[in-house]
Amino acid sequence: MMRAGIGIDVHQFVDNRKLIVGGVEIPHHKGLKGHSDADVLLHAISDALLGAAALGDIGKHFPDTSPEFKDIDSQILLRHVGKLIDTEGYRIVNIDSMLLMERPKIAPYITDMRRNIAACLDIDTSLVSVKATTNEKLGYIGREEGAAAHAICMIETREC
Ligand SMILES: Nc1ccn([C@@H]2O[C@H](COP(=O)(O)O)[C@@H](O)[C@H]2O)c(=O)n1
Ligand SMILES: C[C@@]1(CO)OP(=O)(O)OP(=O)(O)OC[C@H]1O
Repeated sequence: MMRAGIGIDVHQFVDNRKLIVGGVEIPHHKGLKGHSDADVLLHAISDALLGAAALGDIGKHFPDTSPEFKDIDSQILLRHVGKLIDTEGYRIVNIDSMLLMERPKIAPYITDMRRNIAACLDIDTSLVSVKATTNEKLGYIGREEGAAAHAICMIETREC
């Protein structure tokens, strides 16, 4: 059986934070604020996978009130989500994702992001797509106050 999942995440740009997207540290004068490393792309992908398996969302699995997850590398969270999907008897068919960020340009880092995501989930890089768009200077993204990411995925039950 095939199942689809969707995930959306938003984080605010602030001073004195590293900008981490898709497990890649990107040089920029601001970073994203969060309880974890605020990797908006990995959070959207984690939520899409959890949603596909009807396992809730990342806030349920990794509460932002727990000191355990303070400043945590979101690749660790995604790896855990991948294990849950596997334990439930599913295989990841593909992931597509879209980062909405006015600046900086992330195109030079997409190959590394795809590789990181695939490694966390123990799947082939060809199954992971990462894309980006600006918000044409409109709204909170256009004003560079924050960034968002959307992700969808397909999973299927493994053959026994
Ligand atoms: N943060 C971003 C946003 C966009 N890109 C790339 O630029 C291309 C043009 O973006 P538009 O919003 O004008 O469509 C787009 O195709 C992205 O590949 C980026 O690298 N980083
Ligand atoms: C990842 C968690 C936990 O550290 O915290 P944040 O970095 O604030 O990210 P968010 O997208 O709000 O998801 C909630 C939490 O699961």
